[in-house]
Amino acid sequence: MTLEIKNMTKAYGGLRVVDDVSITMEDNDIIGVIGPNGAGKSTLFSLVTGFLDGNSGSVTFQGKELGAASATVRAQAGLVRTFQVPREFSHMTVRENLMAAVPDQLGENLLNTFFRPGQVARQEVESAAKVEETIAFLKLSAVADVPSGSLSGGQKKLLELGRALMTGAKLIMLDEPFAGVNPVLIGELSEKIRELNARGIGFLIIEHDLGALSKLVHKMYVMDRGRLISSGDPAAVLSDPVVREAYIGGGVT
Ligand SMILES: Nc1ncnc2c1ncn2[C@@H]1O[C@H](COP(=O)(O)OP(=O)(O)OP(=O)(O)O)[C@@H](O)[C@H]1O
Repeated sequence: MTLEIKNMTKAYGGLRVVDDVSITMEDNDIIGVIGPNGAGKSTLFSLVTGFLDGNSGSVTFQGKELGAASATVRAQAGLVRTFQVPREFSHMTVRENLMAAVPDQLGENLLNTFFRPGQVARQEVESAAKVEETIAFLKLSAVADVPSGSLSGGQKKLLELGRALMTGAKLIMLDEPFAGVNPVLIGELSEKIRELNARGIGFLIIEHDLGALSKLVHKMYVMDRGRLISSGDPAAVLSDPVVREAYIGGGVT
């Protein structure tokens, strides 16, 4: 099993914003997490990726319980998230942003450049090749040298995906990848997610565009006011009266 989120709970004061949530993902799943605004979806992502500590519950990734492992340690293990608002370095170009996402660059330690110059140079060449491959895969060649702050919403989401890929992620958690993205690029992004999934990368995706999401995912989980209220096949979930009621009550954007 790739990911097992077990009885995860997070409370602020007396309010349980994530309340006893359990989700399991098999290798190579593409899973959706939906729910009205404020349901606790982003908080759940932060708990799983170690950006927040939970009150109780556990996360097991590829057979290892993560305990109190930091976000960096979790990312090194292959569990990587993106954010609702892209966090690229806006003054840096697309190419530079991708290069900056490569973990553990030997050359960043000055001593290595003196004592292991061959290895440093080799790693830089490998990283540069991976950057070019990622730029080509995501069709970002035309904007590779453009400061990322001036990209369109959709291009920024592609760059976010690219930055996750550069880390060598095995499971990528995408927070609203389609928000602010035009329909053509939504199609393009979905296709890239499918292709990456076919290469063995799992995806857990929060999204309000239920139409686009249901075409992409194998299974959906629905959160409302911190709790899981439904899960299963996308078509069945979307026609579940409990889910419809939650959306009418909460008002999705
Ligand atoms: N640091 C915090 N302190 C207090 N309450 C918080 C904090 N962070 C989040 N919350 C509350 O937790 C609840 C869940 O928020 P969260 O952002 O996880 O929801 P969401 O399902 O991702 O919503 P959306 O779809 O609008 O992004 C909200 O009611 C929010 O106000």
